[in-house]
Amino acid sequence: MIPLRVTGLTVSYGRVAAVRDLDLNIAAGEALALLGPNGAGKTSAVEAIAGLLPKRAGRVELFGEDISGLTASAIVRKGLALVPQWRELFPTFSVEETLVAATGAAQGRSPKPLEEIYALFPVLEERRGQLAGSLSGGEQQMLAIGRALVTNPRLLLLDEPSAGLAQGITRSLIQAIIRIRDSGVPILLVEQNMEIARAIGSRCTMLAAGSLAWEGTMDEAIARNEAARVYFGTH
Ligand SMILES: Nc1ncnc2c1ncn2[C@@H]1O[C@H](COP(=O)(O)OP(=O)(O)OP(=O)(O)O)[C@@H](O)[C@H]1O
Repeated sequence: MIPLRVTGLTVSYGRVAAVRDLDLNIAAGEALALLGPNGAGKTSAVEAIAGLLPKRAGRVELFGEDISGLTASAIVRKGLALVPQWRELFPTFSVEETLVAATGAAQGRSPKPLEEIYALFPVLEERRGQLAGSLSGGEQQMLAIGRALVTNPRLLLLDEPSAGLAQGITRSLIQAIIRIRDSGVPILLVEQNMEIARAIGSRCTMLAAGSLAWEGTMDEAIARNEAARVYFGTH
């Protein structure tokens, strides 16, 4: 059964269409990169898939089940977790409180033991008593991913995990995301950086002005310099 199948997804803010008639699929064990310039509609697409934004049209199937009409919390319980672009942590919760609070969102699915999260991100264990708001940007991103993993997702959506992070921390984040992928959790990764997208994903879907502009393998996208054409209209 295919982990994610999105067909005809359309998202609008009033009369402005942010995503138009988007189709995408993620196969078992795969990471798919969702690329495109600022304002292309990437965040709107993943938030609509996760049930955080209403869909004007379209269908989302998670492992063959239609989840299009479900609320965001029901979608989490079905096993789809989103790590939002700006992490959205509670600054006054400690690391451990943040993770424990997320175990409640899993309802009905057995939450992942915190030891597994700490094994993936040892720095979170070292800082388990520290307030989320006092962590570095990279640590906050790890905590946001850890919080999603606690719900024991069958599919993970990551919205620009590298945004605003220094190179060194980004490298360890990429390694952790690859480990998550290799543990069998398929990933939809929103990313601006082609090299990060290639390190994690084998295929990509490029959006421009809300519509599908190109899809293919990451290697092909880089070899053909598709990003230049899609992002800047050049070649
Ligand atoms: N709350 C909102 N109200 C109105 N328009 C919005 C809202 N959020 C986004 N948009 C518009 O929808 C379009 C898509 O935005 P979106 O944030 O989904 O793009 P993106 O590809 O994720 O961009 P970025 O890489 O900058 O995050 C843009 O034209 C944006 O201005």
